[in-house]
Amino acid sequence: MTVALEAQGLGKKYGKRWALSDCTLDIPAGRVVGLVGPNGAGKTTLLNLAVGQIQPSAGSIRVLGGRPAEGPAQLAKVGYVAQDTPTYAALSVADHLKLGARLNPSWDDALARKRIERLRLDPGHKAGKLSGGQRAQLALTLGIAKRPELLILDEPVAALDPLARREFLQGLMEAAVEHSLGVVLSSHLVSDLERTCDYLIVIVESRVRVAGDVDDLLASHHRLTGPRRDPSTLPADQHIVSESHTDRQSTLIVRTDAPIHDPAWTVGQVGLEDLVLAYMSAEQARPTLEAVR
Ligand SMILES: Nc1ncnc2c1ncn2[C@@H]1O[C@H](COP(=O)(O)OP(=O)(O)OP(=O)(O)O)[C@@H](O)[C@H]1O
Repeated sequence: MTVALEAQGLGKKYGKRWALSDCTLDIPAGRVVGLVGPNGAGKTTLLNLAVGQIQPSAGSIRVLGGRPAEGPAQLAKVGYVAQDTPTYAALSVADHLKLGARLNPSWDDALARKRIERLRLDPGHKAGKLSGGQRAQLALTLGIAKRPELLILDEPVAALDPLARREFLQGLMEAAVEHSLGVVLSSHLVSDLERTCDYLIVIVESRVRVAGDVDDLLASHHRLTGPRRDPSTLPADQHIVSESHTDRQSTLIVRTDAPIHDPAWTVGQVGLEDLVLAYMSAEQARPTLEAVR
């Protein structure tokens, strides 16, 4: 696997508190990668470290083979659409494009103008007067027109209505395909990630709980429902991700590549949302599954 982002024992401390601690993960290159986890898992901290906005307190991080923000070449390779898709309220749409052109050596002005036109954004309009969806689209345009190798987006669509979200994600997907852009997209909206991403990472308390191709993850996870059962009696190749029991019934989400033959179980598919929730709620004490590489 070619790696876009590689973190080893990465940590960031504010005062006495670790915002991210001992985080080790690989994010594959050239993919659209979804990053999901509960509030406070450390996602924003990880992404801010990846673009060099903050410096690690421990461990190391490399992005596209280089140290974050180390010199103009590295800065040009990585685009960032930060949380709340920040823009400059007093600057017009056209001013943003001019700024983009000035700051980015590989700036694709034709691409930026085409996108702005297609989105029907008035170049003279001040960013502060745009709607949330329009502002997000402007921020995405700046990120794409920079022509980075990797575009990192931190919850860019959280505040948008479903239609604006779909349009935003469509634009992102088109750019990913057209420009062979690697994408890392952090979001709580798993249904959006399901539509957009081909690789998923679930991170809880700075640790990767599971990572892998979305299709592989969906194929290897199953919901087992049947008479109440002690989970320790399951075959060794069935890793239990989550379990719930009533007096009479057990429901398990298990991961296995082998077929499940036990006639006591009704075997069902697991959607991405269920899979993410299962890993997010799994107890730390349970042996976690190794990241799929
Ligand atoms: N500048 C800061 N100063 C102090 N603590 C911080 C700072 N930034 C983040 N933290 C703390 O670090 C932890 C991780 O925060 P972070 O924003 O990285 O999580 P997150 O996974 O992005 O959460 P969310 O999904 O809510 O955006 C949280 O407990 C947060 O309060």
